[in-house]
Amino acid sequence: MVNRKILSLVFVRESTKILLGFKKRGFGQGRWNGFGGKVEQGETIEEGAIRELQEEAGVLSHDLSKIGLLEFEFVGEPTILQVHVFTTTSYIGLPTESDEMKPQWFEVDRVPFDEMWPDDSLWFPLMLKGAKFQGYFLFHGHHNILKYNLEEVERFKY
Ligand SMILES: Nc1[nH]c(=O)nc2c1ncn2[C@H]1C[C@H](O)[C@@H](COP(=O)(O)OP(=O)(O)OP(=O)(O)O)O1
Repeated sequence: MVNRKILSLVFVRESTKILLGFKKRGFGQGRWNGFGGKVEQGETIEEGAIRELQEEAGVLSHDLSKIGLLEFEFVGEPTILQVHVFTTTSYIGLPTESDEMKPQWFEVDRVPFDEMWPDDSLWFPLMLKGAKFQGYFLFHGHHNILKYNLEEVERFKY
């Protein structure tokens, strides 16, 4: 039986820059990514996103916009990851390194795709132009995308 794990992923934006974190441990270790993680029982997905952004980057925002809904399936694994992607330009606090993430600002035309999840280079252009998007990716291991679909949407199915 397939089950779904709900995760958040938050990108802080500032004019021509985007805040990424270098994942020091856990899922996606050694890659640059947004901040986020599992949604806990009793919190909404957005509340989970706000909490993770604060825990991992030391930044507080109550003004997140949902911009993406991505599902990841891994060959041979029963769990589909459902990742809810948010952005914000309004926050307080200075990005601060945590046990899990080392934050760093990148110019949007210098995003280090070679050191990120391989799907990111496909949907970042949509995020960066301000579109909403929805996608599905089938991975073999953590490096190879066997198939995917990705589309811009007006609103999300959930
Ligand atoms: N293919 C992918 N592309 C991407 O850009 N982000 C992804 C991704 N697959 C997962 N993510 C994100 C979603 C979420 O923000 C993060 C994984 O969540 P977590 O940090 O909670 O994982 P961990 O296994 O480290 O959790 P803990 O064991 O609770 O620390 O990676």
